[in-house]
Amino acid sequence: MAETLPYSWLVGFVCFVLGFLLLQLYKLVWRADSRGYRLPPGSTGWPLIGETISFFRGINSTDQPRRYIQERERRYGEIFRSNLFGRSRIVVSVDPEFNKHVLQHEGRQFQANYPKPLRNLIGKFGLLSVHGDLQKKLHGTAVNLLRFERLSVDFMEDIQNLLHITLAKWQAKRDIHLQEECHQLVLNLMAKQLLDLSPSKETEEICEAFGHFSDALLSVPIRIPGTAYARGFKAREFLIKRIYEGIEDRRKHPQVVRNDLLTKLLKEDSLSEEIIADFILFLLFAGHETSSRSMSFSIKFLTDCPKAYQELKAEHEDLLKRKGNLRNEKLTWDDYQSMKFTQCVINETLRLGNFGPGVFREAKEDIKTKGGFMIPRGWTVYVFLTGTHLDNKYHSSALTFDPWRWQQHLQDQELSKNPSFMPFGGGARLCPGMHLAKLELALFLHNFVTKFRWEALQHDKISYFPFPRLIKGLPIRLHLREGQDE
Ligand code: HEM
Repeated sequence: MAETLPYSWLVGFVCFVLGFLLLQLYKLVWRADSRGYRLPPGSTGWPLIGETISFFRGINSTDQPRRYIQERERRYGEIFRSNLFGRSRIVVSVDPEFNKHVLQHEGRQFQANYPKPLRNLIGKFGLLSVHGDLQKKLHGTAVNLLRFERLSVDFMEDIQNLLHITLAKWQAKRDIHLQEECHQLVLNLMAKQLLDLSPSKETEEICEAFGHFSDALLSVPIRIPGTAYARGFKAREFLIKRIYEGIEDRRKHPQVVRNDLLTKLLKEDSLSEEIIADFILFLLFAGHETSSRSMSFSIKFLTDCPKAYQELKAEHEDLLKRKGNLRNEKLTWDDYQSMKFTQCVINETLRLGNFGPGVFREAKEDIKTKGGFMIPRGWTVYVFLTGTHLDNKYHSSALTFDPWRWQQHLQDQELSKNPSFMPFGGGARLCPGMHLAKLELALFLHNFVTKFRWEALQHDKISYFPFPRLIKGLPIRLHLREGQDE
């Protein structure tokens, strides 16, 4: 003992000195990097982890998800410096006007800059990994594939067919976890729309692989066998292989008439197979988690707000009456457009749900902000959309589900000018799937509220950590509404 004591003191002393030197080095690098600019105010927290834990602890709080932001906003304002997600040169913005500016200057002053582990998984041609002309081209392709005329014909039919089959299955089960069921529903939808696959053993395998792929996107990015991140890469390989098989099949049998997006993409000569495969996988990813969460969240909000539920139900019952109470008759595009209160419910679900919580951009040049501060070139700007959507300054009683707040502002054009409500981002990367997402949610709500009554089996809560989700998965019991066949 007498001999080991001085040794352990020595080790302690060396660790202390090393720690001190590392801290000094960190500060030196930090200062050198700020190039003497007047950086936006803020705090950088601990070396390496910075303020990441405080950030996640804040958004994990079910009653005060804006706590981390509020504390910093009070001290530093709506644009502040931090150290988050392993990035020590990051500025967080919850300033709606600045956010809009950032999104609208994509490709010029700013450029998408998502974490490398995410880019590795979505592939080098996944839309959030590409820039410049290729991004413009692929974005344009996505907009074209998901444009109104396509939605109003092909998609409306497919979505409604699948909803009828799926809701009949739910009816047979009676007790379901809605979040999980919606997850499966939207995967089947995407499999049909992208690859012309109907629910089968094959789609089940794809769904399973896709589950691993999505989990990996949210996991700790350590790629050693057995980790969720490594499983994600295996799943990616499997999915890409299936897409290549789909391409081969379409090339071999051009006479088979197919209406899916893969077939349409193959007609675009200028896209290589590698680009097409990453593009399809990215659409699967981008259109899945977001849309499926919006469905389960909307039912959670309606469960907790009976007045909104009654008004929504009345709108859909009226619609059915107008269609002669023919429950199995498909809705048309005009029917969809007539759902005014439903649009309010959708907007409010998007605002409170925050399915795309924030976007990452890199400053391509030095950027001046309010108060004469400077964001140096190369720094990350995290446009934290959730922070604005849940801010009482811009949305009164912001944590309350209040679909009526949208009644005066339903016109899409008017909404797109509102920088404090940007659930689909903006500028050159404005979500090309926004109209599809809204259509899916409206058709889901129509079918769900006209077919079922439901009761919550447990009280559930929302968490925004690591991504928006219902903590218990929304367990509910379904009851057929009067007039529905058993
Ligand atoms: C509730 C549903 C959805 C939400 C909240 C949502 C949100 C977003 C947001 C915020 C962005 C911008 C990312 C950025 O600027 O860095 C985005 C981009 C994108 N979204 Fe969506 N999205 C949804 C559904 C969909 C669907 C259904 C699809 C297609 C099937 C889709 C496809 C895309 C694509 C391809 C991009 C990348 C655009 C680009 O970088 O050029 N999204 N989405």
